[in-house]
Amino acid sequence: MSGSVCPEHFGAVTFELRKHNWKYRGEGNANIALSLPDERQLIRLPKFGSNDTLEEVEIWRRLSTNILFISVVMKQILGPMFVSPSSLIYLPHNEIEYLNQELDVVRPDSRKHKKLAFCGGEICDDHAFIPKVISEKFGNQSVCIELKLKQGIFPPAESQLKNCAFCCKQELKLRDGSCSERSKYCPLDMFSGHQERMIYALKSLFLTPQNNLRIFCDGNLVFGDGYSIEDLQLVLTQWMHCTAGSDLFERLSCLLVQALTKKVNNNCDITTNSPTSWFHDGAPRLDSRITEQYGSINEDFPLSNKKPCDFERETLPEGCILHHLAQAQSLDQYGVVAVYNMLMSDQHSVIASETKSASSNTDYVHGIMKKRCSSQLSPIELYLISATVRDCSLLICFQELKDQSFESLRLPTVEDEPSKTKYIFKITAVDLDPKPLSCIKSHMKRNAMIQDACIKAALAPS
Ligand SMILES: O=P(O)(O)O[C@@H]1[C@@H](OP(=O)(O)O)[C@H](OP(=O)(O)O)[C@H](O)[C@H](OP(=O)(O)O)[C@H]1OP(=O)(O)O
Ligand SMILES: Nc1ncnc2c1ncn2[C@@H]1O[C@H](COP(=O)(O)OP(=O)(O)OP(=O)(O)O)[C@@H](O)[C@H]1O
Repeated sequence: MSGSVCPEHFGAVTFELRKHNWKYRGEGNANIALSLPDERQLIRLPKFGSNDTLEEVEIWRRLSTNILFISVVMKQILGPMFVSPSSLIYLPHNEIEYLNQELDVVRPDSRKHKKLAFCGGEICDDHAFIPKVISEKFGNQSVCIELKLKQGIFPPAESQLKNCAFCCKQELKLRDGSCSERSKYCPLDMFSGHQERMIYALKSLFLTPQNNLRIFCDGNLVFGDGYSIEDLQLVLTQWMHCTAGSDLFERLSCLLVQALTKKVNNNCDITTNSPTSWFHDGAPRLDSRITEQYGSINEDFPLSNKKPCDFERETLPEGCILHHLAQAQSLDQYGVVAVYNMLMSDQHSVIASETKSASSNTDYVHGIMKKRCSSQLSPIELYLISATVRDCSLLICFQELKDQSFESLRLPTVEDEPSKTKYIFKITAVDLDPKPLSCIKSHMKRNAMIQDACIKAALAPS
């Protein structure tokens, strides 16, 4: 760690973790999340690999850019009711070593190649719970389903391929050992707008959750990668009201489809005010000259034996979270090959994407904010926004509705038909950090590795 800075300069406030009751919640590739059960808040701390450069000031800049991007750009694109702000904190220096030691026993081995090394991060609400002002009256269980839906909308050039990006990547995951079985889930089903395909997508996630589905009861993980379908059956038996002969997986899928396709109004946003400085005006028009000039993915990509994915889809109901995600994903109209070639043809962008500096890799965010209107954004900027949305997670939190109090009516409801039980629900999109400019190159490399894994799988004796 080098370059001493004053965290207050970035708006960070001091936070003494050891004075709080905290618990490991989980982690992805970039951050570790710790819940604070007494406050129903969560802190999210960036982690680093041994080769990462740790310029303190650079990391603070990157974190404050992340917060700006989420609270201005993402909030406008996905809707204020689905995006919640966070703020910066800094921890006493000796807490990082303490945390690394304490976390060692709960962290999965596959994630331990990165660890905490920086005394700062974010604090935000814990979205595994319905906001306290509403939920505490009911005193019953909060069940939160986390879905990482991945890419369900493709630019025209990539919609002609045999398989979607998620299904192609399964071959690579099988080869590098990050999964032992091919996922049965396909994001195209989830984004199809077709009830039966959406239910099928969710049931596929129940069978092969990988890193795309987790379930928390009152903030505790009860289902996810490494759990069996019997574990899920048990969770649902305890949570949902029994009705003779009903299929609990079908009932949970129906609740989720209702929540994902329900129009949610802004007035459900009880915690924040929406900024109005940046607005989303839909997907840009496709300019075929750009595709001709910069190219697109080879239509043979990838050489796989897999059954084709179904790119057909119906319109999603306006105002629902899936519609917002689909619109945001469709901001990328040209695909990674054209965007990569554009990046390489601009010296300034090449330099920015090659720098090791964490903050210059996300400097483009300031450019986006200056433009104030999505129709003025470049294909590279649109690609990067779309990349964030393709990788974000949804936290869908349910709590059984016990009365029709004023507070509870501020949240939408879904109904479990067989038991006639109503649940209030709240959906929050998390992990909305801007992707670094360098991810465009990483995506090209990832595609080459996928192609290679598919070729090897096709040649392997069955
Ligand atoms: O490239 P993808 O689609 O495989 O997505 C990566 C994710 O892989 P997976 O969802 O398992 O396929 C990957 O997830 P895992 O580490 O595999 O859980 C990360 O989310 C990664 O984002 P970042 O580098 O941490 O910002 C993701 O990288 P980005 O594509 O978002 O840059
Ligand atoms: N505000 C929140 N409320 C509740 N849980 C959260 C919140 N933010 C993150 N989490 C939990 O912590 C986990 C890790 O956080 P996050 O997805 O942000 O990590 P990441 O490393 O940035 O992910 P990725 O691998 O996609 O880059 C999430 O999968 C989710 O379970």
